[in-house]
Amino acid sequence: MLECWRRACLNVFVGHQPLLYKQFSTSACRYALPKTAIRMEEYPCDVIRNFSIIAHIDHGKSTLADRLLEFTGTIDKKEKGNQQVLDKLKVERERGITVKAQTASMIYPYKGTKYLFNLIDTPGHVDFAWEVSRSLAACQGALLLVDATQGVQAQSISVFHIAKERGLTIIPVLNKIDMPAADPERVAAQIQSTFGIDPNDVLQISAKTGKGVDKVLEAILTRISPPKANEDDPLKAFLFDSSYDRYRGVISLLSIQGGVLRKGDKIASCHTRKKYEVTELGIMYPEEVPTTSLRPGQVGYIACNMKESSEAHIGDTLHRVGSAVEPMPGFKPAKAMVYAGVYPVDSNDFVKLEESIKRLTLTDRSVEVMRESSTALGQGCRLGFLGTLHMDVFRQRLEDEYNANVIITAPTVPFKVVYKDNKTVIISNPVDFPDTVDSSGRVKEVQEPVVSATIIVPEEYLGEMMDLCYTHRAEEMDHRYLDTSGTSARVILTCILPLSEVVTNFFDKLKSRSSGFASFDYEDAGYRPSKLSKMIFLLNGKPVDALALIIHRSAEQEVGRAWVKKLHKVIPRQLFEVPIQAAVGKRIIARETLSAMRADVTAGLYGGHYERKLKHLVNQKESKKRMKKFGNVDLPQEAFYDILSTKS
Ligand SMILES: Nc1nc2c(ncn2[C@@H]2O[C@H](COP(=O)(O)OP(=O)(O)OP(=O)(O)O)[C@@H](O)[C@H]2O)c(=O)[nH]1
Repeated sequence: MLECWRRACLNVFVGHQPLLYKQFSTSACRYALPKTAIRMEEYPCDVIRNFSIIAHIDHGKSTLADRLLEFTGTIDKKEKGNQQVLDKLKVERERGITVKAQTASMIYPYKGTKYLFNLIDTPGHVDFAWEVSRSLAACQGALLLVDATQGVQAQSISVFHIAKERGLTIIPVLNKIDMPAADPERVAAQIQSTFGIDPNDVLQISAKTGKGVDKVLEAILTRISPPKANEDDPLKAFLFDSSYDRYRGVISLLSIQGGVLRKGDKIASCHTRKKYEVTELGIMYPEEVPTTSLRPGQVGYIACNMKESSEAHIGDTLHRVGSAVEPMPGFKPAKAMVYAGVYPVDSNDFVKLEESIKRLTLTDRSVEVMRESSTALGQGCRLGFLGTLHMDVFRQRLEDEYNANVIITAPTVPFKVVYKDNKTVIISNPVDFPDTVDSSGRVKEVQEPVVSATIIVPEEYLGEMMDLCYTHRAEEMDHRYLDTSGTSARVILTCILPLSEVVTNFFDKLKSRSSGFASFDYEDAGYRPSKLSKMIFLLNGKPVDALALIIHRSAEQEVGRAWVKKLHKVIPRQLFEVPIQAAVGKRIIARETLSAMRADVTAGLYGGHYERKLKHLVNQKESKKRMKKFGNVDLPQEAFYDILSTKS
């Protein structure tokens, strides 16, 4: 009954046809809608606080976000259940990670005044650092959350610096103080030595039990300054995120820097110069709740008949038609760190797959898409991702949200080939890499992307970590102590690592060799010359393009052998013998032979004459010879799925 009431209420409130209920049904109805319409004019700049929660992965951002929504009465604890409100995607709930920054507004009554808090939750994993910097652009302050059991970790440092560079007020918060292993004094001392923050300014909370969360709300109010914006200024709205709704088109998230935005307003983009009319606007409470206006300093969403997601340029400034404004500085575009080919398992499904990818990239704007084709796998797309977790999350979203069944080729980083005439080409598909770099004579050098890596680890694992980094071709290794108090000192290890080493199983090794204690972060550090080779795999003498790899020369033998073994395990036996070879240029690096499947041609011959059996076996041998000569290896698309999804 309650559900029906909400359903009706939502449709009336939003003012759309009942059909629209579908798109809200999964999330919006879990929470109470505000009893009375929110009047945005009651919230001038001085009662607004725009903030974000930044932290290392799993330090409790989403849990704290939920608790803040509960404490301010924005959501009802009972209705919410155990699920995290701002982790809306299935993949986020299954994996317990945030991959998409979310925005939520809440109203906080304090000493007789109502304040409007706008929270922007951010993802913690290094792959999604782009989302973090984007979210921070709409804020004046950030809660820096540090797990009181784990202390300062690699991403705590990187997100602190991003927030500092943007000039945000940082409120340090120690979380998980309810846990027996929590050591708040020690971690507060670490925060002091790493960030120069006075331990007296550090709040201590348990986002899980709610202890100390009231102090966080108070600190947001008293320590973070309100946004500076003026109602009388010309309309200036900063577009910091967008999503796609199949009925209303692009939904943009805006931070209003000046003027007032209302439904029906005619607006234009500084970036594309295209004009739109605002058809709907409102705040995220925590789902979309329409309002009559968005005013200076406020953060909210708009729909304005934008059809293509590419029109919503992240970092764009929107203004009123006829009153141009100075655009705000935008963002550095997201940079793809790894590329992979994505193909349908059934090659007839390409059109459907391409459409699904297109739709998914409307909500995940950081993915680069190009068409490509492969002789082995048919038509597909080459996609650029921010990292391998991002790639995996995208694949899972394709499967979850679009029912796609895909094969993803081995990830490769973008290599640079510098030719002797100084022409430089970025190669994101191993197939396009020059075969023989030395003898072709045209190539001056090849370069690979490198990252500046930071590892934080207890002192006793320092040797293990150094060894791991060296085996992954680390350069410029250095270390210093983060803290020396307590039982175990912790060390920050920094080095330059090739990105191609990081995107394989470096992270898994790091975790296992440090018993899970090491944390890792990295940032782009440009390109460096490298000795790289293109490795191809031959089945029965024929190269299989979808399996080509670019690897460092020192790893040729190891990788060649491992892949050949893997292929041997996965490729179905044929009626003839199949040599499986790994080759670099003309050199064969490794070989395995897939023995022929011997069909028992004599099976039906019970008893009988020996010569009769022999005749059948001779015939079979002849026919196998023909197949070997004319036939090709019969490799079903599913075999690629197995090959590419099995770890060597
Ligand atoms: N005991 C205890 N557990 C907590 C507390 N806060 C969070 N957790 C748990 O820590 C885990 C990670 O919490 P999340 O809120 O998902 O962490 P997150 O920082 O949002 O994670 P990402 O978005 O993936 O970076 C979950 O299992 C939470 O239940 C706390 O105060 N006490």
